[in-house]
Amino acid sequence: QTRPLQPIALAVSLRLATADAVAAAKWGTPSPIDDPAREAQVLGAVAAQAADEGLSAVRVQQIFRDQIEANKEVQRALFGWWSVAPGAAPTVRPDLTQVRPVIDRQNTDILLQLRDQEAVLAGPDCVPALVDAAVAVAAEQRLDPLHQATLARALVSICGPVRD
Ligand SMILES: O=C(O)C(=O)C[C@]1(C(=O)O)C=C[C@@H](O)C=C1
Repeated sequence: QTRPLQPIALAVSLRLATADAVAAAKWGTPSPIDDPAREAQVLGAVAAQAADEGLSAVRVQQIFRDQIEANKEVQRALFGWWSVAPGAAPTVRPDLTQVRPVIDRQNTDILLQLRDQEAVLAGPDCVPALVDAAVAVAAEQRLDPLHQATLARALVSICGPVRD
C-alpha cells in the first residue's frame, strides 16, 4: 500500500467527525462538553483492549487522550460558533447514547490500526508518512479548516513505538 497510515488517519478523522453530533446532542442541554466519567470509561476500555493486543497501555491512553482533546476542541468551536450565530445552531438533537457506540467502534478501529501498523509507527519515516496520510484524508473527506486543524491535534502522539 502506498500510504500505510491512511487507514489510521481515516479512523482518527471518523472519530473526530462524531464531535459534530456530540456537540449537537449537548447544545441547549445541561450536559457539559467535558464528561470526566465518560472519558475514564473510554480510557479504561482502550487500556483493556491494548492489553489484549499486547500494546503499551500508557502509549495507547496518551493517543486516546489526544482523541478526546481534539473532540472537545471541535465541540467548543461549534458551541462558540452557534452562540454567536444562533441561525447556524442545530435544530435536531441527536441522542448521545446513540453517538457513543459509534465512538466506541472508532476506538477499536484506531487501536487495531495501531497494532497493524506498529512497524511503520516505530520507524524513522513515520512523521512524513503520517502527514502525507492526513493530507490525503483531509482531501478525501473534504475536511473544513476546523476539522483539519483538530485532525492534526488528534494525530500528535501517533508516531513512536506502541509496544513496551
Ligand atoms: O461522549 C462524550 O460526551 C464526548 O463528548 C466525547 C468524548 C470523547 O472524545 O470520547 C469527549 C469529551 C468528553 O469529556 C467525553 C468523551
